[in-house]
Amino acid sequence: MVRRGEKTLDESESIELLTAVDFSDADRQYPTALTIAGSDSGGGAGLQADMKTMEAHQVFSTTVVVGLTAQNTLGVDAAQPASVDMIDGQFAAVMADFDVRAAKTGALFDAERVKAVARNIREYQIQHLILDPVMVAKGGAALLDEAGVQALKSELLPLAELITPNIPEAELLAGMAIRNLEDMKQAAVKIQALGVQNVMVKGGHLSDTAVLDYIALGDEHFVLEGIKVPGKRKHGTGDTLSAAITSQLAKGMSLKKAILMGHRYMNQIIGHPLYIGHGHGPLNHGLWTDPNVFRKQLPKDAWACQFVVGLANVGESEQALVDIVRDACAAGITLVQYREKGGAEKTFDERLRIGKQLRDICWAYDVLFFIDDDVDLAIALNADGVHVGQSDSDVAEIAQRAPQLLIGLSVLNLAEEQESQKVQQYLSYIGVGPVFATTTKKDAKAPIGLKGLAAVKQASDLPVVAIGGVGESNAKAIRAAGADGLAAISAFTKSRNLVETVAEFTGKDIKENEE
Ligand SMILES: Cc1ncc(COP(=O)(O)OP(=O)(O)O)c(N)n1
Ligand SMILES: Cc1nc(C(=O)O)sc1CCOP(=O)(O)O
Ligand SMILES: [Mg+2]
Repeated sequence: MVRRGEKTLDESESIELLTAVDFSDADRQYPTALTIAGSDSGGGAGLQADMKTMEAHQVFSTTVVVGLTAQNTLGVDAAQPASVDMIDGQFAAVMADFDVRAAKTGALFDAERVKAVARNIREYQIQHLILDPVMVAKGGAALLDEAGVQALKSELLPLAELITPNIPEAELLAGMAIRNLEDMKQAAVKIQALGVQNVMVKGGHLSDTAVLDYIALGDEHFVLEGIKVPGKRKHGTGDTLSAAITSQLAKGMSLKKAILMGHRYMNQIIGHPLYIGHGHGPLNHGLWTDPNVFRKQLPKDAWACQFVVGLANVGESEQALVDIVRDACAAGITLVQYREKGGAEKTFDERLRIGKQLRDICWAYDVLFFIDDDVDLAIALNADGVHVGQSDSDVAEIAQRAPQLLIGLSVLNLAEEQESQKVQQYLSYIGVGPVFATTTKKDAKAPIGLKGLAAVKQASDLPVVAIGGVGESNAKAIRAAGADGLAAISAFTKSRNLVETVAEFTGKDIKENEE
């Protein structure tokens, strides 16, 4: 018997209701990843760190346990590998039942197990494999013997999409000493020559100040700078970073974006460790779901220049939509909001297909990607955020359902601003408008003018994004009224020169925008 409100459902009705639920999107919304690693009884590293990280990313984690360690934050007391039969059995069981979208390796113990893992990866044709070449534990215990390193180089490395060695591991793989960034670059190139296209050399062991990671994605090389946190509460950082990248790949993200997101995740959680254990303490993997922490990490100009757009704004031409979003991203906008309003009806699958294209363009340019109103679509697309109006989905419910989404909320006046304070902890910005008259949004309210905008800005602690009739001619005045960002449709769709439009919106000169 299932109770819903006043009505009591009998068994057959509830079964009928439940079987009518379409679970076909479940894999897309909560994809599965696999960690092939050793167990850390202390819970801070190994497959336990991988699982916690994956779950913090809303990715379902499965495991192939390659061996056990008796371990805590003070060190490894004992280690024992799993039998090859059990490794094969775990692969068979997982691969028979789950749609594994991405996998990662951790401690693999010895050459026999490295070869068994490589054989299974080939057999099950696992596509997105992140190889974290774990060789030594934080306390100094060896987690891969010498023959294992050789097997890893010859058997496993060529199957990987990305390898993520720390400095000692990179030195061993590249056969050279690494003292600085230039050495990291050389080591990355040498490791590429071993047969893996993409290498991330993690520089945490090198410097006392900034942490620089050197990334070589084929011919594209770049450096990521992370924060250096003093103290010992960093057990499992390598596992966690590679698990975060694996999670993003499982969600369909490009490798470059997955690395950027993984780096961002690490930088967030490393500064907020758990004070548990007496040695190398564990990270706080679940912290990712705190929207406040996420919000603080965004670039300062995240809201500066928002292009709101959908097919209806570009004559229902998909090609025109893709082209203008790409051109606007290249011109320096900071956020795209995909908004399908006022045009021909589109199905969820159509919006999903179009949204995917726009999302990938945005992410290639490191531009935030939001969805207007449609929380289901934002989740399915793994968008950066969602923008909702006063009569759209409830902000607290969105935050509970999809804590990874940033949220923007429309506000018209001081009364709505006051109401928005109740859910302020979930909000990233408020969209205020219409500031000026607009013909683009048919149901827009009466304009509030610059005075209305300034009043809301004064009352609010959140970034304020002005919308409605925003264009090149009034951008400066809108910024002077206090807006932290400007959003528009027609100013971009009708722009004769997007670079100039963006420069007017941001108030930066064209050179700065292009940087
Ligand atoms: C940045 C920004 N501000 C306001 C809106 C309008 O949202 P809403 O009030 O929900 O109206 P619709 O967009 O749904 O018509 C927005 N989309 N973006
Ligand atoms: C989507 C939207 N929301 C508004 C609001 O006031 O909340 S005004 C608007 C339309 C903005 O189009 P244009 O830049 O062409 O005026
Ligand atoms: Mg809305």
